[in-house]
Amino acid sequence: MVPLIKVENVVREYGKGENVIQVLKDINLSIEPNTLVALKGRSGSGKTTLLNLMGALDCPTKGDIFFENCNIGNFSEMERTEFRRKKIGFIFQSFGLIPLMTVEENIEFGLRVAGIPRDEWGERVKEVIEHVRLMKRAKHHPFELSGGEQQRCAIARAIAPAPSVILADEPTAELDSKTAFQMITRFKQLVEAKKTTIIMTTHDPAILEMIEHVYELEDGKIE
Ligand SMILES: Nc1ncnc2c1ncn2[C@@H]1O[C@H](COP(=O)(O)OP(=O)(O)OP(=O)(O)O)[C@@H](O)[C@H]1O
Repeated sequence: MVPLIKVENVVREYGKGENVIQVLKDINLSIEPNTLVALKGRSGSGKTTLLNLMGALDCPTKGDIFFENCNIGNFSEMERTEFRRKKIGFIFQSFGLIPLMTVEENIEFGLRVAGIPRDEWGERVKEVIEHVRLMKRAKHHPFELSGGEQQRCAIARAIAPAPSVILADEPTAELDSKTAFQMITRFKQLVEAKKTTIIMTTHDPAILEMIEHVYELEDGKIE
């Protein structure tokens, strides 16, 4: 089977000259379609950096990243933007919700960006809001929500367009253990139904227990 994402000999350095730090030293990773993958590693080990590279938000210093056998390093800036819009759903640590939009409008915005036809928005918004249990918060703005509710809204926005890949940076960090368990169960249902591939970072041992494919980043390499 062709891997969905293949990371080959990837190095990512920051800084210049004497101040160079090599965050990722030689990363090789192959991710099959419709899997739930976790990246673990201590703070600063490069998990977010690797997610950003796989989502074409950043470029490697050396090495290549292939998406369905296509080298994303060869994309123009416009192609990279199009790739992110159409193929990737992001759940950022900072949530990235739009403050002036309600929960519903934030999810609709995600659908618009992904190019989903307007006549599908209503049903999709309703479905994901129910899945993340934000029915009573649909008309509320992010500042009126708790951290966990904002995180659930960010999850709903990412899954609504059913992208090929969801890249999720600590998607359960703000959630209590019961809600976190429900979110991961939902992620597993999505991948088992062959709807998406989810690559997430987490520190939480209880969450890691639930995930079949776990990779550890240590000293810039995958253990
Ligand atoms: N734009 C940047 N410029 C310089 N250094 C950076 C930049 N982005 C990240 N780094 C450094 O790269 C290292 C890895 O950061 P990264 O955010 O990928 O770690 P992480 O494993 O996701 O950490 P955490 O679990 O704390 O979120 C850190 O030492 C960080 O300071």
